[in-house]
Amino acid sequence: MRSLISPPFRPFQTRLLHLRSTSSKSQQTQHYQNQIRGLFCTAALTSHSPKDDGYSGHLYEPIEGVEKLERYRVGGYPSVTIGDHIHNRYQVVQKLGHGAYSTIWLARDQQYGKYVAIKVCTADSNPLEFNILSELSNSQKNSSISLGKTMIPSILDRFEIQGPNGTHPCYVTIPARMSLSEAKDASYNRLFPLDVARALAAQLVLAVEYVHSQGFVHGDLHDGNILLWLPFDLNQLSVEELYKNYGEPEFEAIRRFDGQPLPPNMPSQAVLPIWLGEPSDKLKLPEAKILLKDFGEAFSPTKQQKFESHTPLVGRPPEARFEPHKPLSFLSDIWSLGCTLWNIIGQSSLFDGMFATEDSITCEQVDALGILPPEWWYKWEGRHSRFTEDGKPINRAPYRSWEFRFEQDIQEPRQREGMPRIEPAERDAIFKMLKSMLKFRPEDRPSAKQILECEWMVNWALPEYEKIRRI
Ligand SMILES: Nc1ncnc2c1ncn2[C@@H]1O[C@H](COP(=O)(O)OP(=O)(O)OP(=O)(O)O)[C@@H](O)[C@H]1O
Repeated sequence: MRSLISPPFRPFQTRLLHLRSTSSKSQQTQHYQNQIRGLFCTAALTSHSPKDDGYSGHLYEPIEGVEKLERYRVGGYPSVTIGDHIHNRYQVVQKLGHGAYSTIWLARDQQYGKYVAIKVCTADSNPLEFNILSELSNSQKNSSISLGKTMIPSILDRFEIQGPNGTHPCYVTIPARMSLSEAKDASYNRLFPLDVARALAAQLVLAVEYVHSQGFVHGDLHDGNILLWLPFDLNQLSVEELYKNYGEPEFEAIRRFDGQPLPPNMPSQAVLPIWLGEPSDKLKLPEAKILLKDFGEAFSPTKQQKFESHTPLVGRPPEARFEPHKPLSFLSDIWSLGCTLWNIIGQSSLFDGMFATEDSITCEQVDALGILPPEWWYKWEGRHSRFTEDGKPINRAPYRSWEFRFEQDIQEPRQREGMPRIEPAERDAIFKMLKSMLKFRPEDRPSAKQILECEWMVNWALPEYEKIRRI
């Protein structure tokens, strides 16, 4: 039967089936609770409400795990499918995923006999993203000393394809394994082992420090925009072996609700994405190498002012709401980076994304971090129903403090899963780092370079990343 559930929910269904057959009832209840929580985290992390694609109608029966089919129209996705030869060079062999502005395909580069990822963009996508990415991956500025540069995907080729829906920019990079959010979605407990979490965190800060050193703000940091490298050489597999190991491409017929025939500018069948990934809790340290992607919101503050943040609400810097006339800055990234680091160490997001609204997120932030700066506090109408004038929570139970969140999202789930709790010295160093990054006023936050020098980075995170580099 066709499902009406959207992409992040697919691994969840698969996991539930497995769970039903392998766990006791109380384990199941706990896991269900975690997964339901996770689903809302994922939904909150992936919902870019202001980055609306402008296509709100429902013409086609939705297919789980597949791009929004209404976007196959002028300005939207081009029709690409398995077996296509693109740009006289790339043979499409599998689908890797999709975003609001692209479909991503695994293809065989017939010139070099290697697998590549081709991002085929909608005709209305922002072409600046790839100028920034090319600049970052080719830059010679500070590059001899920058480890962060190795975490930026290189553009191997770029070209355009023409079709009835418009001109579609295409970008070729190496294929990756999965995003951090997909790894979490695929696990029962949504946790990374602690050594893996430390190494991921170190690399993310190095990557952001590199992006900032080159004069760019990323503008959309969250765990869906961090990919993990493939830990094996896919190039050793023929296409037949790839299919044998990871499955043949899977198709689903596309149907209109009104039963009319499909227009000529869309494929007749949707392709479901391949899964090359691994659940987060099963990852081993050598597999924890990242690539930072999606520079669609990136900008250079010296050349352009940006005021609106499209980062998902759970990681959106509060100045975007309370100081909408001040341009976003490098320090806006630091807030989102802090939220992402929490998500890497813990099970779910620091600020609860369940049914998130701007007011509910601000309320979460005040619960965890204390009262807003006075000029923001008095401007915030939503405070009246939730807090006393001096910032004490009212009409709300339970109220979750910072310490409570750390226990609930990080320590208890780790302990339940048989993973060690984070020792007090390390916990204190994490608190110090994250609390400095999550200062309400951007000017009070440290730079990415300063974060690299903090105690947790120096004593715990960077040494774990060093181990990977030595392998
Ligand atoms: N190089 C790659 N290797 C493997 N999978 C990839 C690669 N790039 C992207 N993907 C997959 O495709 C998905 C969508 O990619 P991406 O986020 O870059 O698209 P997008 O159109 O920019 O999305 P959005 O603008 O909605 O954030 C990713 O979540 C991931 O699953």
